[in-house]
Amino acid sequence: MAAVAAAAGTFARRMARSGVLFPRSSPQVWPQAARQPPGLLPAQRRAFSNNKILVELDTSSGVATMKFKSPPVNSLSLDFLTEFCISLEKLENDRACRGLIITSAIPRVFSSGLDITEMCGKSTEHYAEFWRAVQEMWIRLYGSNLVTVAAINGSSPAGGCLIALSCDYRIMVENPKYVIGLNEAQLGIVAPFWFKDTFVNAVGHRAAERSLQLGLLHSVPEAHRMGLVDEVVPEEKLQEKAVAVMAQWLALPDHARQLTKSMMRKTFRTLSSSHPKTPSRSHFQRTWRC
Ligand SMILES: CCCCCCCCC/C=C/C(=O)SCCNC(=O)CCNC(=O)[C@H](O)C(C)(C)COP(=O)(O)OP(=O)(O)OC[C@H]1O[C@@H](n2cnc3c(N)ncnc32)[C@H](O)[C@@H]1OP(=O)(O)O
Repeated sequence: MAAVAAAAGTFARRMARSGVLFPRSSPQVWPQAARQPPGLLPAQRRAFSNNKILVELDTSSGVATMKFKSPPVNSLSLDFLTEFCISLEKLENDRACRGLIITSAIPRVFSSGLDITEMCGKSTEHYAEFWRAVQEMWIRLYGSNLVTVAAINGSSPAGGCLIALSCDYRIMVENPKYVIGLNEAQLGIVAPFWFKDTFVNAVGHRAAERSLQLGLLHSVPEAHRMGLVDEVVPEEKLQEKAVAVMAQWLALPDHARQLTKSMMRKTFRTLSSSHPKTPSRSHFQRTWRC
């Protein structure tokens, strides 16, 4: 057992030296924090909040819940993305936290994707900063050592879908009005290749190609059939299901699960280290006609 742990540690150090992109502040392997028998101590909660996001950490279970609360539609503005990355980093640096459930406090919308107003009539520097923030959000979430569960309680187009896709597991509320997908082609734009890769990783090449070319927003049953979401539940069962799924994933030793996740996502992180270029000002202007 000790030999396995030592080998895992060596591997983790090699990974760190390999230059593979991973959030720098995240420890490679986390200790088994917050694993006490349930019921011995009263649940302890810590919370922090900003204008866009509310985070509650239950230190007895090690599970944090992050709620998007940016009306009207949780669009991913520069401020939102910055707050998201800060909140995630805080949780990753907190030894009491092992898992993260991401959900929305706004009725009917999980996230409407990138904030369109950030991509219109701004300076080149702003576009560069915004684009870096989008990439940073994806790199941090996709490469997170935490178990991440998306509890999708509303529509989730484009960048909203990317957030869900970057998690380890997706549970969506059954509602005929909710849709999810990468609809960029319908908007006359192209999903960046790292959006595409994350999508392919979840649903496979053929389903992703068709969905991306047509810019489809899928109904919940369709998203479930194609594997874009892993489970569908009634609204009132969402939290209970997310907690149950989290418990199942947290039952595994952290180091084995984390290294497996790292192995599965390594190609993508390596790709991301090529740092996709910031679209030019004229590209944004052409795209959004502003
Ligand atoms: C290669 C390089 C190329 C350069 C470009 C590179 C980018 C490539 C990748 C792009 C990724 C993206 O995420 S692009 C963003 C894609 N997002 C979308 O297409 C989402 C569009 N929105 C929707 O479908 C809907 O709003 C939805 C989220 C389902 C909620 O519907 P509702 O009926 O509840 O609400 P609505 O009435 O529609 O919207 C309420 C208000 O929110 C605003 N709103 C809605 N979505 C918004 C958004 N994304 N950003 C800002 N504001 C938004 C509306 O304008 C309304 O404003 P008021 O009228 O003032 O009240």
